[in-house]
Amino acid sequence: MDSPTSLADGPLPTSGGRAEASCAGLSEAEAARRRARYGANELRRGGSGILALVAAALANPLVAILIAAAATSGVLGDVLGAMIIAVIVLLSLVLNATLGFRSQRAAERLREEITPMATVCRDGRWQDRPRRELVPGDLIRLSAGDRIPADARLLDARDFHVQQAALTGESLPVEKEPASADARTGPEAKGRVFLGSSVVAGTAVAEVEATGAATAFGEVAARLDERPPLTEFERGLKDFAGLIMRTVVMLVLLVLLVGVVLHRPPLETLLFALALAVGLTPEFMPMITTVTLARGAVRMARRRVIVRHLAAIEDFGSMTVLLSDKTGTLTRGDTAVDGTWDASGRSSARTSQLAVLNAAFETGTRSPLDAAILRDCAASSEGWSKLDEIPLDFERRRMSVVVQRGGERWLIAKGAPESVLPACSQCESGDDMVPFDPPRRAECQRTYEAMGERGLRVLAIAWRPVETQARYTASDEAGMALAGFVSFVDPLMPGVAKAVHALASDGIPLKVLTGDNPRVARYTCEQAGLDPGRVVTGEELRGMSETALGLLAARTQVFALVTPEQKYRIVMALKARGEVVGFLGDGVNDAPSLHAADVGISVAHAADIARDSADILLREGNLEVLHAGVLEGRRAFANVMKYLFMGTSSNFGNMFSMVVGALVLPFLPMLPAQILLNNFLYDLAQTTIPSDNVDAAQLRGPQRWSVPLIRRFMVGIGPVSSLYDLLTFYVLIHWLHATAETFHTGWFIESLATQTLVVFVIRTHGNPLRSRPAVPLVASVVAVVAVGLALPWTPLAGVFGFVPLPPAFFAFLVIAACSYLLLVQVLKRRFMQVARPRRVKPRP
Ligand SMILES: Nc1ncnc2c1ncn2[C@@H]1O[C@H](COP(=O)(O)OP(=O)(O)OP(=O)(O)O)[C@@H](O)[C@H]1O
Ligand SMILES: [Mg+2]
Repeated sequence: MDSPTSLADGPLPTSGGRAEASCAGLSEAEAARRRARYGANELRRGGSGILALVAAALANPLVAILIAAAATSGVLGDVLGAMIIAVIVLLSLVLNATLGFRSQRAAERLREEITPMATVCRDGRWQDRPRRELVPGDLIRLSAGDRIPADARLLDARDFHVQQAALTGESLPVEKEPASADARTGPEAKGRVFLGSSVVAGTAVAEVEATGAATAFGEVAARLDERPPLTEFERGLKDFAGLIMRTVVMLVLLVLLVGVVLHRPPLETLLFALALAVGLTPEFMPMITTVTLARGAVRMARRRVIVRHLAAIEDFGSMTVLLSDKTGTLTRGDTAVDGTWDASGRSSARTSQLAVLNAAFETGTRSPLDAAILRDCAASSEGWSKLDEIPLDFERRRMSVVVQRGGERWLIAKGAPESVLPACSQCESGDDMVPFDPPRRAECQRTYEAMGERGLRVLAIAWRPVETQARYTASDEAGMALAGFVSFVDPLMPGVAKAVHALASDGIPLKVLTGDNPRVARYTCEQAGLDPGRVVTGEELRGMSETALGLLAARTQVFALVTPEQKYRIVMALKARGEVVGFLGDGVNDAPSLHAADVGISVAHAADIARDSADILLREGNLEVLHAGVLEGRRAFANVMKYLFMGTSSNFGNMFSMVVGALVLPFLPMLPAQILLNNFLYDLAQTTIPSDNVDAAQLRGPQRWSVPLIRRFMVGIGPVSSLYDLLTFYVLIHWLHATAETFHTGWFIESLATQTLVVFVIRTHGNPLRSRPAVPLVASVVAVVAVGLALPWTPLAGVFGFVPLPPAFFAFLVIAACSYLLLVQVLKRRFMQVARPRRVKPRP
């Protein structure tokens, strides 16, 4: 049997004969010539190249001021000092940019693996080709769920509605149809469609007029691909950066003030203050986040999960509830026909014939139900031609085609029995036609309900003879004769029950939102190991307030017969209750919900607009990989938190002690170049955090971002570190009678050791001896501490002003470091409790 694609090969019904005349489209050779002339159909976006990254890093005003101050001090005589500062700053910029760049490229390459396609006529045949291969003059076919791939002029359209809010701000879909006399060229032109909009209903054939950069709204379209609003995680990072910057500004001002009051050399004081600010700024934070998330993305890709926006990984880890469509997500979606029946449930070849005619000529949606009918039913559509189509919409839940053969002209409808039966006034019984009276309706209802109880999906088939008309619309679907039913088996995806259980035990309950009927929904959910409880239908949601809906949604496992709009309302209602909502879906009808959810998850074979609305794509629609992805998200989250805890505890404490030191000591507690070196080594030790192991306990529940938690940690643990620094000061001055050089060296080593080693305590919520760090982390921390200890005995000692230290210092160092780590371990529990998900407070 023919596939739906090639069946539609024939000329489409046309309004002016144009489509017919040009339906040959371009030849491959001509398309290649045009591509050479007009270029590929893609938008070059301002790159995230390595130069852009370096530029972004240099834009940090602190770095700029620091280099300027160093240059000034160089001009005034301290050339060596100036050079050291410049070299360290540059090294750290380069390290930062290259690591971030590599990860970003890795993540981008993964995204490119999913090529957006368009249906185009080449060499007289409709075929799916990558969108980037389109050229002006190509004929394209558009149907519900497609993104418009280029600017084009409509040649033919059926109930064709596009959403072009991004171009015009008008959020309601507008109808488009071929218009020869329309002089308008903008989005308001009736006969034109533009890149940056999408098809919400109907079908059309159009001729491409402009591609790539030549399109009218290329810029807008490129922006659509970026995710505009900040995710919860990104908002958190921003708040955190704000907190740090305020602290930095205060400390720098304080140091400068002290310098002025105590008549310290102004340039040296300024350099000291700036070095301090650099030491305190988590300048590696964006890099660490990118690297961590990109690592997560690469690991997820190995499990065939593609992340379209890096930040979504973190949200994936914070997800507190997952809403899912049924077909193609819980079930395999490769539906097969179970049988074709007449109205009273006897096997029927006639129903099969009508179903095939309907499915063969349907172009508006690419549905697995149609594919199954064409594959599994023995009937053929030969000799019939199509006059018109009334496309599917998800409120009406049915679609029709008008076909003719010889003098016969039929409208054939198929759709949900709940919506087809009311449009019927007669019913076929054997070769007779009988009135569709209440007893017969009741019998029919029992027939399809019995199929539903067994988990079979059911479509009703109805028909009626029609007169010739220019157009047919949904109002023609009335007074039909019910022919019977087609039942489909839609087997469960393997491993679903296990995955549902695993998700639930890791804190993510699953709720099913389906347009299918309650019986099938209940059956499928039971099979999937989900207790359906009371199944709520879309009908009950009408007129319900958001609060009431939220309450109901929190208690309900399964919603059936819901429209796309109701799916969206459920997402919003749960979000308003403070849930982090994940939505898994693959259809046009899921696009609004995918967009609205905190994490939109779709599958690779989904409709364009569903895919484009999603943050995460599963290359195999499989809940098991989704569960694995959630754990990756939590892992990435935990590792980013380690970096933040590090930066806000010991590092913060050290820099604070520096201020106190500047106040009480007769000399600077550490030279500016030493502070920068210290900070550089410290950053270096942390570059391996993204690959660290995460405790199983931390993967067990949703992880939520919390600035108050970080602040608590900062003011709780920071001072402990400062206390130790002051102790070091005391020991160095009073016991070891340190000179300025010995003091600088001693404190350099002590602060480097404590602020890097503390990672082993901070990286786990439990006992550090029970939680194994990853090898690279151990290696980098040990290496950095070793370098710090060895520095005074190397040729670099002279450059930085380090001197060898007496053995007594090292004895002190060991005791101090060990007791410090112990103290942090004891205190951390009080400050590390990760916030439980908020349940009631609405999120913005
Ligand atoms: N190609 C089609 N022809 C006729 N009716 C259709 C077609 N596709 C869907 N329908 C009807 O519309 C209803 C809702 O569509 P669909 O099943 O895609 O919704 P959904 O919310 O995505 O549910 P699911 O969980 O099954 O994916 C179907 O149950 C069916 O009755
Ligand atoms: Mg669906």
